[in-house]
This record gives sequence, C-alpha cells and structure tokens, in this order.
Amino acid sequence: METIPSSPALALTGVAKHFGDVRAVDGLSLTAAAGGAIALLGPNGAGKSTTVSLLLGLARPTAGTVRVLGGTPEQAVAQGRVGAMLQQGELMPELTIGELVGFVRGLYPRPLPLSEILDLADLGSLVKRRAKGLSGGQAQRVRFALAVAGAPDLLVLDEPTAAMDVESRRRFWDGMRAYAAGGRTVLFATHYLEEADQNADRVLVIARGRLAADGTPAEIKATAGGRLVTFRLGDQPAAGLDALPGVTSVEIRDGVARLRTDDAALTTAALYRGTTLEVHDLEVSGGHLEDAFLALTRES
Ligand SMILES: Nc1ncnc2c1ncn2[C@@H]1O[C@H](COP(=O)(O)OP(=O)(O)OP(=O)(O)O)[C@@H](O)[C@H]1O
Repeated sequence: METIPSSPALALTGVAKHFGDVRAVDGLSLTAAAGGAIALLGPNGAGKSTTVSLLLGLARPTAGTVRVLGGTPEQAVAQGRVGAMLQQGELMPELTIGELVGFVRGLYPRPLPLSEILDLADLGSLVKRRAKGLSGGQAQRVRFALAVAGAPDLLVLDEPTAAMDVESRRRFWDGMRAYAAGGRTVLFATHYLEEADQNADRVLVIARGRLAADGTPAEIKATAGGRLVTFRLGDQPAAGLDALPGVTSVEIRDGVARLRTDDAALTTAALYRGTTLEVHDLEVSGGHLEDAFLALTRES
C-alpha cells in the first residue's frame, strides 16, 4: 500500500460530536503533519476519548470532517495504518504473551519484527507468561505491543499509563518515544501534565470539547505568562500589589497572595523594598505546564 508523505497524519475540520445535549466535541479544527508525539491534554470530560473514537472511526461526527493519513478513519484503519491502545480491552487469557503478539502481528501486511515489538513494550521477560495472570501495568504493556505490532503510521493511545507504576511508566514512555522517533505519529490522550510536558512534541489542550491551546510544551507554558510569586499575606491589605513592577495579575485566596509576573526578581525586590508588608513564606515558581493548563481550562 502506498504511503502519501504529503498527507497530514490528522486533519479535523469543524468537528463536533454531540450526545443529546452534551457537546462532547464542539468545533475542533486542527492539522498535524506526520511524525512526532502529540498529547491530547484535558481534564475529565473534556472530550479526549470522544476525539480518539472519532479518529479511529469508532464514532461518527455530528458535524465536520475527520481525515486520517489522507483518507477517512475507516480507510486508514482498514489499511492497517492505525494502531490503537484504548482504556480497556480483553486480552486472550489462555495464550502466552509471545503467542498473542505473534498472532496479532500475523494479521498485518508489514508487521514490526517480533523482537522489536517485545523491546518497545519491554515484554522480554513476560513472553512465556499467560495473559490471565498479568498485573494491570503488565497488561497495559501487552496492549501497547499489540497496538504497535502492525507498524502503524499513526498510533493512538488513550490514557495509556493509567494502571502503571512509576518505573513502568518511564519504560513505557521510552518505548513510545522510540516509536515516534522513526517518523511515525503518536497521539496520546492524558490528563497527566508531566506526561505531556516530557513526552510530547506538541500539546493540544482541550477543554469542554474545544481546543484551548495548541503548541509545544514550552509555548503552552509561556501562555500562562511568566512566573508566579506567592506569599502569605494574612490579614494585611492587598492594595498596591497589582502596581508592583512586572506584575500582570493578582489573586488572593485564603490569605495567600499569588502574583503572576513577567520579572520575578524585580517584583520580589519591590515587594520587600517598596512596601511595608510583612512577607512570609515567599515562593517563586512557574514556567509550569500546570499553571498554563489550569489557566487555559478554567471554567469561564
Ligand atoms: N456515549 C455517550 N453518551 C453520552 N454522553 C457521552 C458519551 N460519551 C461521552 N459522553 C460525554 O461527553 C463528554 C466528554 O467525554 P469524554 O469521555 O470524551 O471525555 P474525556 O476527556 O475522555 O474524559 P476522561 O478524562 O474522564 O476520560 C462527557 O461529558 C461525557 O459524559
């Protein structure tokens, strides 16, 4: 089968998916060229799983068009060019992992070599084990192996590390990045900010079915605007904090002042020298994806 390098991996135009009154996806437009890892990042109920279903042709949009690898999702899937790892999925309990992966690879026209699949999914030590005795994290690694078995051009992962411990996660992301580095496209849905930050080349922040931000992790962080200076204000008056140099916004909650600033050093110096406030528990933080994420997905 021909691959058409000029086709984007994904192209969504005005895509909506409504369930009755619920607008799970509400006008999503985006294009992604082939290659690299894309995170679909959003809070619970943002529309991530619905978007994944639309990309895989498991659901049809209420409005708009979805193109995957230059064709419809159904065509791309039928050509064996899409691999998916969904949140659940029964593994055949009586087969060994080696048999199961071997069987699934046999279904594809140009599968990855078995040894490469086992390497990517870190399953070398589990080849002779039966699926029925596996832990949740091990079963997820097997699902990952099955998803990459056919060497798909697009790999879609819905919250792939849900059941994994820290070490399994680390190895899993190593495998995912190795897969994406070969010019293939990986899209993963997550609500773990650090996973998107550390493993994606591009982050699509989705909230209430819409695209709230789209960029590299660094670009998304920059949208939150600089750094955060926090300190315990107690009962002291907050007047004048918004006039301190560098400060772009002030929020006081539970006696704690949160100053967003373009220049933390200047703001902090002015706070001590230019005010009569007693400043306790001063902290400077920021440049975190979490700040950007909260700012972008906050209910308006
Ligand atoms: N089949 C369905 N019928 C009715 N409502 C649905 C259906 N599927 C999803 N929804 C609703 O659409 C919205 C988006 O759901 P979706 O599962 O896509 O979000 P998500 O971002 O994947 O969330 P989570 O992180 O919790 O998995 C939610 O309000 C959900 O309740």
